[in-house]
Amino acid sequence: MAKKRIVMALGHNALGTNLPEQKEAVGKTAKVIADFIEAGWQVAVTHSNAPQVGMIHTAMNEFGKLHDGYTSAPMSVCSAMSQGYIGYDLQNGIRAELLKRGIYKSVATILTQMMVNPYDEAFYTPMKPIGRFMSAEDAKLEEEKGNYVEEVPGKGFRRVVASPKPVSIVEIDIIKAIMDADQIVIACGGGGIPVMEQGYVLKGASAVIEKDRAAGLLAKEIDADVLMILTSVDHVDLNFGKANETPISQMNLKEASDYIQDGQFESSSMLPKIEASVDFIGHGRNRKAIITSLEMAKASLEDKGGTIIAE
Ligand SMILES: Nc1ncnc2c1ncn2[C@@H]1O[C@H](COP(=O)(O)OP(=O)(O)O)[C@@H](O)[C@H]1O
Ligand SMILES: NC(=O)OP(=O)(O)O
Repeated sequence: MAKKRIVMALGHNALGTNLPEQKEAVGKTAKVIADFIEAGWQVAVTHSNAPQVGMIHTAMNEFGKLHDGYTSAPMSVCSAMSQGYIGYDLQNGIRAELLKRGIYKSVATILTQMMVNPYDEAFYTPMKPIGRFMSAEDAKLEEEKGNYVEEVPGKGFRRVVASPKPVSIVEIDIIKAIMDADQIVIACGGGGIPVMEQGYVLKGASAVIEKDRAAGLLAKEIDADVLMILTSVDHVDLNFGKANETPISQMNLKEASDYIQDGQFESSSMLPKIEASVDFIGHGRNRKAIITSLEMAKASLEDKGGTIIAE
């Protein structure tokens, strides 16, 4: 019998936002991922990168100007660096956890490019927050560099960049080959490196793709049974942040789209998770999406926590 497949999409809670946090978080996250592999799942891992890609872009571009011979790097190159920086820790963390359990499997990070539509409306309105939270003064300096910033109520200011929808995964065949060989792949990190086709050449776009949308596309492409989005909350709520907030344990496709219409989900955080889940599930495929925390990951598979979205 074919093994069941799962895409595990790691948010900031499972990953941290800088290197020391990442080292600590990856230790815990690798244990949960290894539990799934030990239980017989074929696992593809994907992850966030917004704080990291913002940090790398600032570092590359400030130092590029400060020192002779150092050059700056465009956002697409910084996305590639973030995949390497995060994938390196994750693949070693998962490898070590598997070895401790006597499981001999390879874990590989695939630098993944994601085709985007050059005419995507998202290029006209930068909306994806990246990097650190800034003071009003730092935000002004950022704008003087030609970057866009947005105020996040109660938290400060953050850079925002364009976030086009992912259209197709350039390296999908190698990702599928690793899954078919029953090994572990880390792919489409940070939503994938956004690229546009120019003849035989792929040209990087100055954008950051929403990792939840990339995770949904990856899950569809590898024909996963489950898309598990691991985030900072145990479940999705109705009336989030209001006095009548209520956890949603299960929702079907109709309920999910009604709640989307009602504006129940914040556009920069929960909405892409729900839309990616709905798109992945489709009709007549017996798939499910789970939105939960790392801590509830295993329980949610047994319907004992998290929010489960199914047809
Ligand atoms: N309806 C909702 N139910 C639960 N959380 C919500 C809802 N709407 C918005 N959120 C927010 O979404 C956040 C998780 O998304 P995000 O910060 O993008 O995390 P990640 O890095 O894991 O992708 C939660 O911490 C919560 O603040
Ligand atoms: N690329 C991306 O969506 O990253 P975050 O999850 O960190 O926002």
